[in-house]
Amino acid sequence: MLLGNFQLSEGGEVLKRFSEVEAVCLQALMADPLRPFVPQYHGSVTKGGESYIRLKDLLSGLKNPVIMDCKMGVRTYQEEELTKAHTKPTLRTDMYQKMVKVDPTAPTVEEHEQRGVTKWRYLQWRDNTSSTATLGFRIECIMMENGIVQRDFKKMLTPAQVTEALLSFTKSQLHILKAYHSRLQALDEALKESPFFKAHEVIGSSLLFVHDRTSQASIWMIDFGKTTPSPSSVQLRHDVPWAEGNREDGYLIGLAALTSFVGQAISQAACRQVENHGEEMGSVAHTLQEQEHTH
Ligand SMILES: O=P(O)(O)O[C@H]1[C@H](O)[C@@H](OP(=O)(O)O)[C@H](OP(=O)(O)O)[C@@H](OP(=O)(O)O)[C@H]1O
Ligand SMILES: Nc1ncnc2c1ncn2[C@@H]1O[C@H](COP(=O)(O)OP(=O)(O)O)[C@@H](O)[C@H]1O
Repeated sequence: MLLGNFQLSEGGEVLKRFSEVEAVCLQALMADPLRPFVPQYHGSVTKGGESYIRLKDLLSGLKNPVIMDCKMGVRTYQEEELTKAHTKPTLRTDMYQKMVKVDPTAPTVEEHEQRGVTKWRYLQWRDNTSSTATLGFRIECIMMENGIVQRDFKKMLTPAQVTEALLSFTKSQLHILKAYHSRLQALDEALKESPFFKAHEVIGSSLLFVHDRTSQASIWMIDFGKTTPSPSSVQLRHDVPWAEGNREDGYLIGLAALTSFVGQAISQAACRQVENHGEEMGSVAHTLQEQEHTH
């Protein structure tokens, strides 16, 4: 599921279009307790006149990988985007069109007239109409083992919908769900120890869930294009709501919610297993009874 900014490369690497912000983050992360949760970074390279970041291909060696991209945090726009919208607004026709496609009634009368919205307005609308603003994360897309990518999670808001998506993504396989749960808990521990996390506002970054049919399952932190050092005067907590100026990203709100939904998916998958087992036992008993009857 490599998108526009990516190119496949040799030797188990992918190339992502270069961003100075992301490269600086990756460099710092290679020497941070979060390193085991980040694809290995091999510096940058120029190819055909374009610069790229070299990253370990997280799918290499996997058999028919299944992937889920969860965008973390209670907002996906930087505070600068909000300032820009107030001081020198640029109208985006493409974002207006994306908005209308999902909900023709979403733009205001003025926005309809202008046929444009600011980037901040679009991103904030996306956050409010998905689970981002309330749960602190949203499912961006899922790719199943047949390579088909689902992106119809734009209006997914409730915990029940998320848990159902997790069950469908893992096909209710308990060992996969349990592996994801442990990895999320380990990530939480590493974040507590991380000097990088303490000092950065993490916006628009994703957790990439990956498993395959050999039962390998892992979760990786990706996409640091909007992750920036927080001002020295601000001590970020990551677990409190955002208010203009406080710079909080709500990353830990999302992580706690996601961990709890994976936990709920585990309970539901276990119940379904018991029910199925019960039904199987029932049908075996029924067959035995019938056989006895005919003899
Ligand atoms: O997902 P949809 O609703 O299509 O909206 C996209 C995502 O929010 C992108 O964030 P991400 O790359 O984290 O997925 C964002 O890129 P930025 O990273 O530039 O904010 C795009 O802004 P533009 O690139 O300005 O179009 C915006 O159009
Ligand atoms: N190191 C990687 N190995 C394999 N696939 C990756 C890797 N990094 C990203 N991807 C894939 O590319 C998608 C987009 O990655 P991301 O870093 O969010 O790019 P963008 O900033 O262009 O949105 C992810 O959802 C994932 O499927």
